[in-house]
Amino acid sequence: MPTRILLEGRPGVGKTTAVRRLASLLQTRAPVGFTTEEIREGTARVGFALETLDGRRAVLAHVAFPGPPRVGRYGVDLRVMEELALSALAPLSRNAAPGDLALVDELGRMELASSAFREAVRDLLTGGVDLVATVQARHDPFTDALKRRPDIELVRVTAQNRDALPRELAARLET
Ligand SMILES: Nc1ncnc2c1ncn2[C@@H]1O[C@H](COP(=O)(O)OP(=O)(O)OP(=O)(O)O)[C@@H](O)[C@H]1O
Repeated sequence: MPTRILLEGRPGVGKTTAVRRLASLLQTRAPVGFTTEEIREGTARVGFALETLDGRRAVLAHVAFPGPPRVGRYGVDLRVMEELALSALAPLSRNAAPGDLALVDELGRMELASSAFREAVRDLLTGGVDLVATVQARHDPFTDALKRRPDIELVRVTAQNRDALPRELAARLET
């Protein structure tokens, strides 16, 4: 039975940091996937950058991007999902083997605006790979359906557990 964990938490609680720490703690697993983080100019948030675990980075959303789509104040560049995020996950979407591991930060409104990405997430779940992905607590049809699946464990990230979580998850995934 694959290990499938959704890390749920409010914006800014520390999901990206937890996923990055988890990736760096893993010794016997070689995860694929990506993280997203905010881009700041001074104190203002102006967008989000996506970085693959193998070190490729691009601006996913920005106040200066026109879209479509637009999510809140940001225009989203769906090519970044389709070229960078999907290519990071492609080894597991096409040719998954038991024991493969994907880390996805996050299954958010911007990322899920890409139908190709939604399809890739469905493929990962069909393919039987281990998956750790982050989600927000807010309602969304795609992530609500994932949260209801009996094969997916939902873990809340809080200020209290965010320090210990990466080590606990790494220990589970290494066994
Ligand atoms: N364990 C931690 N200890 C101290 N500071 C932390 C910790 N985790 C995250 N932070 C800080 O909190 C801020 C938000 O962290 P992070 O980007 O990981 O949150 P997030 O939940 O992924 O946010 P978003 O929902 O915007 O993606 C950052 O400034 C980060 O340095």
